Formats: sequence, structure tokens, C-alpha cells
Amino acid sequence: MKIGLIGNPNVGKSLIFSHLTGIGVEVSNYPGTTVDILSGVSCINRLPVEITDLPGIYSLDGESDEERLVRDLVTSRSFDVLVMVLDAAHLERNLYLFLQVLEHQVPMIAVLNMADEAEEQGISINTQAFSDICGVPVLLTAATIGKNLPEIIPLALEKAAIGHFQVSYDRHIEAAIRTLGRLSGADRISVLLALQGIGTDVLLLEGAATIAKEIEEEHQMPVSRILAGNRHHAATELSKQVITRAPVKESRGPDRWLLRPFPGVLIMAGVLISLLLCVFMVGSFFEELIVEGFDLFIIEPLKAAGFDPLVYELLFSFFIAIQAGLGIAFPFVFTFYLLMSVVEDTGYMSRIAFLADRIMHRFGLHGQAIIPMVLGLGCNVPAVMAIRQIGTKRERYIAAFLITMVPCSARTVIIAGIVAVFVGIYAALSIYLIIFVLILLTGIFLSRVTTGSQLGMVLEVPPLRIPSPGMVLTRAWIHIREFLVIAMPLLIVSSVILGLLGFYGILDVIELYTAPVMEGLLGLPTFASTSLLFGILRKEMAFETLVVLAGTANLTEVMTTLQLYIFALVSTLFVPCISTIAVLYREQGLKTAVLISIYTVLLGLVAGILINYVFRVM
Ligand SMILES: Nc1nc2c(ncn2[C@@H]2O[C@H](COP(=O)(O)OP(=O)(O)OP(=O)(O)O)[C@@H](O)[C@H]2O)c(=O)[nH]1
Ligand SMILES: [Mg+2]
Repeated sequence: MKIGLIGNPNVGKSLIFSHLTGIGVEVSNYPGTTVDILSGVSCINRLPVEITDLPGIYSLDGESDEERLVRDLVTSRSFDVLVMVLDAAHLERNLYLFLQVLEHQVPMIAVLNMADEAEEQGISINTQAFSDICGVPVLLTAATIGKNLPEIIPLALEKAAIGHFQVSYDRHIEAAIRTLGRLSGADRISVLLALQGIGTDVLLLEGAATIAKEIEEEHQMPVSRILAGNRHHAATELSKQVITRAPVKESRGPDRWLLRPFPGVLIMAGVLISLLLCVFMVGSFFEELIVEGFDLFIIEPLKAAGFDPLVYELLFSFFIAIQAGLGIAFPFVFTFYLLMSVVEDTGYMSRIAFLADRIMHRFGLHGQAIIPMVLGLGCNVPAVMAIRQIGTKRERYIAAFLITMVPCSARTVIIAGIVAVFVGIYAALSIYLIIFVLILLTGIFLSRVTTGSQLGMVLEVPPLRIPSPGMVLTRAWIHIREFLVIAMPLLIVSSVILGLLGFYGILDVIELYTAPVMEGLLGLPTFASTSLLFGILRKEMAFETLVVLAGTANLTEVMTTLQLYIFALVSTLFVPCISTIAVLYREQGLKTAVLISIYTVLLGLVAGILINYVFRVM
């Protein structure tokens, strides 16, 4: 038995999915969180039911990758039952997709989620009338408080039905459906898709193309626009029959301030800077505590114990990796994700995207890349994956460049751990400023030199919500767990390898060859080149291995503050990490991945050399 969770973006599908399957997935308060398909099995009356969380889409006949993917799954009858999740607080907007799903004639139920928000906004929905009109069972839920969730699967298994409501299209379209249906035996939905050039039946497609051309000449607009208009009309009519709205108080609350350029941009800058300061301060407090404890109880006794040199090297590499990971990176990673998770859950992230969009436009940049870029602050990997949602190839290309420059949490660890701790908080903020300016310049440059079309953007701003502690912790935990189970073991292994390479003198060779650039141009100690290389594995490892190579967590013993600053700047800009390169390759192709890697290496080196030159000379 297979069930698919389908619906618009940001309606709560993933949250419902994790409730039903017990699988922790990313749930956040902005559209486009889910880009990959995830399935889980839940047992109902000892019967295994496979549930699939689909990416949110606005339409079933669009051309974005998500839309195509979901459409293919639906038309190929991959699911026995569709559970369509709708946002009860914005039902009319969601009915468009609902009517399309109905047309596919798959057994389904409608889950009207966010009942709590609808109620708060004085919206009440007559579920009985809704169900009677459409012919499918309707259930009202509120996923955040668990309301009615246990009823979803039983309802889907026992009562799912093929709806009987039909959008009545323009008479030319209805005539085409009849004619083509008669000639080819195709059903209503196949004809509708064929009229838009979608499908596999060549004969039907040919016939449909001829008729579509006539219709388009008659109406002076593409068939898809005619269909969309008819569906919107039907959605509005349907919503009038099932929704009653209590008179609302006209006040959009804090959004009056948050979404205006003034004072919105100031508030945004304030929020982002306080976020960073908080990460710097809380992180370095714990960092100091853990690092000192480690030095006192493990590193010092180890140095004093008098082991055989090779054994000592191995033990030392092992423990210093743990110190670097748990002591240095972890406090920052933890604080960062916790705070970020709070900001996300309130819905403020989307407001940042909205504002940034307006600023970007002024610079001739396009705003569609904004959501992925904001996501990139956490990790570039999902951000690059989210590029898929962007409309045109040109925009995707530009976004790929810009996203890989966005300082992710790992780079924040480097900036916080090296610059904020040893150089100063303002110096740390200045690195963000430099990166920000470089991103803007790169964006302006790319938007001038790349050709191709630019799409308009519809940015949905979800409602502000009080973050729920459970959700914030779960999401932060998903990222932190990833750090502990993937990054830590990697760090320990790399550290031991480094120790051995150092012990047998191999590092000296690498450092010998990179010395002219490292020492000569960047003014850095030669061992920094090894750290930069390890930083490609995971960004924060640049910092952690620096500690390993320096042999102490107190980096000022071996480097000057200028060197630390340059190192942090170069390693943040220098090449995306290997995982980001891998998804860039998967999503954008080899050429773009290579180009971005080379570009960022050059950018990092040039920026570092400039800073070195300017400060040495002055
Ligand atoms: N108030 C309220 N918020 C909800 C409810 N269900 C989900 N949310 C919130 O809505 C936001 C979106 O939830 P997701 O589960 O990520 O939505 P999705 O449909 O998977 O979104 P995409 O992956 O972008 O398609 C999150 O902030 C949830 O906490 C609900 O019933 N009531
Ligand atoms: Mg989702």
C-alpha cells in the first residue's frame, strides 16, 4: 500500500510525514524545504503502509523539476492513495492544485492542515460541504499540536475516493477534450496535458498540438494560461461555497515594520548581526571552557607521559582532533544551529529573503536566488539543491556561484573560532562584510555577462509564528547530529593521517612546494597550506587542522593576528567543500562545478594577498 503526501509548499507535509512515520525530516517555515523524496513505512493493523513526502508544488503541469517529478509519479499511478495536504488558512490559494490533483482520478483524501491558524484568523471551513461537492473525504488537522493526525492513515485506507468535481473549462477546451477523447480514447486529464504538450502518446500529442494552435490563435494566449484562468475561477467559486470568514481586524502586525525597506532593512541587519555576535560570544565562552579543560586533563598529561614518539604522535593526533572538534567547532555549530532554527521557525527567514530581494533588485540582481542563499547560511549543500526551484537556467547559474560564496555554518566556525576569539569581534564582522561585498560584485558581474531570460518571482511570506521549542530543538538536532556522526569521525581520521604524514616528513614536501604562495604572498606559516587542503573536506576542518598542526589550541602562540585574519578570510573563500562541489556537479554539471571551484580559489588568494600587502605596507 503506497500513500503519497502531495500539496503546495509550506503547508506542513513534512511535519505530518514525520508524525506518521517517526522519521525526522527537515521542517521549516519557508517554502521549498523538501527537495528530495523521502519515504517511510508505518504499520497500520499489521499492514505495512509506505508513505512518501513529496516536494511542495504549485501546479501539476509546470515545467520545474519538482513539478515534473510529482506529475510523473501521479500519472504513472505510483501511489494507491494521495493524501493532499492543504493550508486551511489559505485554502483558496491551495485549491488550484487540489483541483488539478482531482483531475488525475487517483483515490485521495484532503487534509486541511493549519486548522489552528485558520481558526485564529476567523476562518471556518465547512468540511462536510467541501467533501460533498468534491466527492473526497476531508479532514481538518493541526500538525503542530497533533490534532487529528492519527486519523489520516485510517481515513486514507478506508475512505479514499476518486473525486467527482470537475473544472468546467472554456468551451473550446471542452470541445477539444471531447474530440480528442473520441479519436484517441484518451481520458480528460491526458487530453488536458497533451494540449500543453505533455505526455507520451505521440498521436494524441500531434492531434492536441493542432487543436491547441487553433485555440491559441482564437484566444491570443497559450492554452496553459487559459486552463490556469479557468482553474483559478473554479477555485474561487469553490472556496466561496466552503469558507466563511469572520470579519478580520485589519492589521498585519509586525509585518508593517518588518517588510518595509525602512525600518525593515535596519531590523534585518540588527537581527543578523546580533545572531552572529551571539554565536561568537556564547560559542567562545564554551570553547574556552572545553579547550582549557582538555589541555589541563588530557593534552598536558599526554605530553608529560613520555610515550614512544610514534605512539605519542598517534595519541596526540587523536586527542587534538577531539579537542578541535568538540571544543572548538561544536560550541559554535551548536549555538549557530540553535539560533538559526529559532529564526527559521518564527518565519523571519522568509522576511529576510523578501527584503534582500528588494535590495538585490537595486543592484540589477534577481531575487529568486535569495531563499537558497539564506539557506546557505546554514549549509551550502541543501542551498545548492534548492537552486532547482529557480525558474531559468541563467538564474540557476548565477545562484550557484553566489550560494557557494555564502558563509555557511562551518565558515562561521572558522570566523568565530579564529577571528572573533583571537583578533576581535569587529574584525570577525568585517570578514562578513568583505564576503558580502564580493557576493554583490560577483552577482552584478554575472548578471551582466550571462545571457538568458529572467523570471518574475513570487515570494510567499508565511505568517510569523512563535517558535515551538520542540521543533526548534529537533531541527537543530538534525544538523548537530550530522556534525557529530559525519564530521567528527572524519576529523579524527584526518588528524591521525596528518599526524602520520607529519611524522614521516611528507607534509614537509607539500609545504615546501606551496611555501612561495603561503609565505611569500599570503604571509602565512607554511603549515597553513595543509590546513587549507583539509578545509576542502569540510570547511571547519581548515581551522581544526590548523590547531592540530600548530599543536595548540591557543593559536596566537604560533601566528600573529594578521596571519589569523588572513587565514580565516582565505579559507572561507577558498573552494567550496567537497560535498558542495559534489552537489554542484550533480545539479549544475561538471563545467559549472569546476568553474566555481577555480573562481573561489582565485578569489580567496587574491583577497588574502591584498590584505597581506595592504597591512604589511601600512
Ligand atoms: N500553526 C501551524 N503551523 C504548522 C502546522 N503544520 C505545519 N506547520 C508549520 O508550517 C511550516 C511548514 O511545514 P513543513 O512540514 O516544512 O511544510 P512542507 O509542506 O513540507 O513544505 P515544503 O517542504 O516546503 O513543501 C513549519 O514551520 C511548520 O512548523 C499546523 O498545523 N499549524
Ligand atoms: Mg517538506
